[in-house]
Amino acid sequence: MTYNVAILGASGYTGAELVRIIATHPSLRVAALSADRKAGMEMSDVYPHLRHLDLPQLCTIEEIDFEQIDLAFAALPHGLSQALVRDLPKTVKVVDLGADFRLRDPKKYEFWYGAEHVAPELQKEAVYGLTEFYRDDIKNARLVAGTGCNAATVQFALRPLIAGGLIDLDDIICDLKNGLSGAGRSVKENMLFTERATNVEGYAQGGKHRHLGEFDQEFSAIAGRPVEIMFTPHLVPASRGILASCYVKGDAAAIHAALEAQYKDEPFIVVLPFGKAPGMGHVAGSNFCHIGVVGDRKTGRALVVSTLDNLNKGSSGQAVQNANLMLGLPETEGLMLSPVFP
Ligand SMILES: NC(=O)C1=CN([C@@H]2O[C@H](COP(=O)(O)OP(=O)(O)OC[C@H]3O[C@@H](n4cnc5c(N)ncnc54)[C@H](OP(=O)(O)O)[C@@H]3O)[C@@H](O)[C@H]2O)C=CC1
Ligand SMILES: CC(=O)N[C@@H](CCC(=O)OP(=O)(O)O)C(=O)O
Repeated sequence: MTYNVAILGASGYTGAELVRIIATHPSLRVAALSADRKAGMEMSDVYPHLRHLDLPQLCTIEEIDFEQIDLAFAALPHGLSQALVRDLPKTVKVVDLGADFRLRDPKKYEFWYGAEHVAPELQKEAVYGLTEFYRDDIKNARLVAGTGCNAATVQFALRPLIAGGLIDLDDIICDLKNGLSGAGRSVKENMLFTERATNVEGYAQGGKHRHLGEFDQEFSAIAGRPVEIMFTPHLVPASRGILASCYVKGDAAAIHAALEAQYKDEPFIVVLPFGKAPGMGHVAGSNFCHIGVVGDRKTGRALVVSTLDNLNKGSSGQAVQNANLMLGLPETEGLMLSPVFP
């Protein structure tokens, strides 16, 4: 059976990555592609690397006949999918790649995103999209909230350690290197080649990054008490990828053993041999996440390094993995492509 999917925000980076992934997916068919300023254009003019595909023209969301759509991917800026999902026919399943449904508490949403939620009833219904930890709920969900890409990278490293009581919960420091596509395709002054090509710079330091809301929610629920990590992302001169270096207090060998046990049957999470750390370039263009654990000469601390492609496992690959579960398809279908290297 083939399912018709709509990609809303197809002219953005995650939308284009969805198209690239779905192009070789045996059970999904791209039935509609939406854009805002680029509505009316051909996808091949917006993204020449997709020119070989036979794709529908970019249209506005209002022009899509959702009665013909089985599942919609919403790859839109924050805040837009709340009213949209509320007003869609209930027969349409939705995977939202943005932040609108990630936080269950409307007050927390308002705090981190600076606006009141217009569909709080859907916040309760939505299932958090970190597939490896929510797959049973995702199978039965109508609405799945894709995670933040930084949030996914760090959670793959830390969730098993928090659940296992293996680290000091009051001393977790996560330092991230981020590729620039995480900021989306719209033009921004601080994303100019001249300012990024030879520069490394932190952003949202000092507890200001919105993914802290996701970390607080998820880590505190696992620990059964408040957990607040320190988290600093840095822009690096790379198009894709996130590499998270997580400094934790705990026994490095025990931490490695816990990660190996957690992920031994997971097709997309690769735990490296003890003492080896992964590189951001080893997962590009793929739905894989690589994790490594390194001890330190100073006893009591371990370094856990986690890396994934923000446009793939961090958003669009994760979204297809979740869509597979929602549609009753094999979870890995269309996603086993190896990374691009170098
Ligand atoms: N980039 C990343 O690494 C990740 C992104 N996400 C989330 O995914 C979502 C999409 O991100 P990304 O692809 O980077 O964003 P982009 O800025 O690259 O793309 C945004 C898309 O939304 C469309 N759009 C913008 N405004 C409107 C509007 N008012 N009405 C309808 N459509 C509109 C744009 O159309 P047009 O081009 O015509 O203006 C474009 O197709 C965001 O919520 C983001 O936070 C999540 C994880 C990772
Ligand atoms: C480089 C860069 O700006 N990256 C974005 C990551 C995008 C993402 O996952 O986040 P949302 O879906 O929550 O916007 C950031 O750190 O905010």
